Amino acid sequence: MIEMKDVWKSYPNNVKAINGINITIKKGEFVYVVGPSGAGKSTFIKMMYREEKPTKGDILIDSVNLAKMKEKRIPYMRRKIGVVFQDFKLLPSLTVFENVAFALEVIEENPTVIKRKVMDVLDIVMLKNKARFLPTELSGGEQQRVAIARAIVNNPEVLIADEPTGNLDPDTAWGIMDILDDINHRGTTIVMATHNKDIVNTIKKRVVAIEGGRVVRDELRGSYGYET
Ligand SMILES: Nc1ncnc2c1ncn2[C@@H]1O[C@H](COP(=O)(O)OP(=O)(O)OP(=O)(O)O)[C@@H](O)[C@H]1O
Repeated sequence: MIEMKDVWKSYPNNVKAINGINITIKKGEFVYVVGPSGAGKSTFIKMMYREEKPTKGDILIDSVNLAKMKEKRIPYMRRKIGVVFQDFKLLPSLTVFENVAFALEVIEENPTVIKRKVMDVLDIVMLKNKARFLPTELSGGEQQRVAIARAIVNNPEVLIADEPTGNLDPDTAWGIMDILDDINHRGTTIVMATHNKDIVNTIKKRVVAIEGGRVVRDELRGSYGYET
């Protein structure tokens, strides 16, 4: 469902962040992306939702080539892909409900459907009782759960997470992993960049290691493989 073919990325400052990646991620997989700082993990992930465009190569999501896609089609493509960030990126003046509903309002979904869909995803992340709270009234783990709810409310085929547990204490991080695992079991493909050695070594998944902009290791039920 995600296929990268001979993908290269240089930034305008001439940093060569990705140097010839070929990879296939099948529907329903859960993939950790690991590697040292500066290895190219974020760049790799950003190209999957066209936040960055490759300098060369093809990136197919369900046979649609993101690398060649025209700017005006990007918002439509993004409905298939949910994204979660390390720093949550919630809108501070909107309630939990409104933050999650926002993505559906943009596409002019009917209000009754919005209410149902938002409450359904808030149920998955166990935050139905905090729908009226503002982000500042939530813990970091709760804010990340809202961000996950927002990312999955459109029922995307892929959920991309860049260091989703990076700002959280260990216990809270495990809670986020339970939720991501649950979402994966419901059929969503997950690609997650992480530095969290304990998580990668305990909740075994496919591990893709990137160094110097290349895939240096790709193992089903792999391990973190770096000292932290
Ligand atoms: N917007 C940008 N402009 C120029 N260079 C960039 C940009 N973003 C990243 N880079 C460079 O590309 C390389 C790869 O960076 P990237 O953020 O993809 O690494 P990473 O593996 O995610 O690192 P970290 O684990 O520290 O987040 C680095 O040398 C970085 O300095």
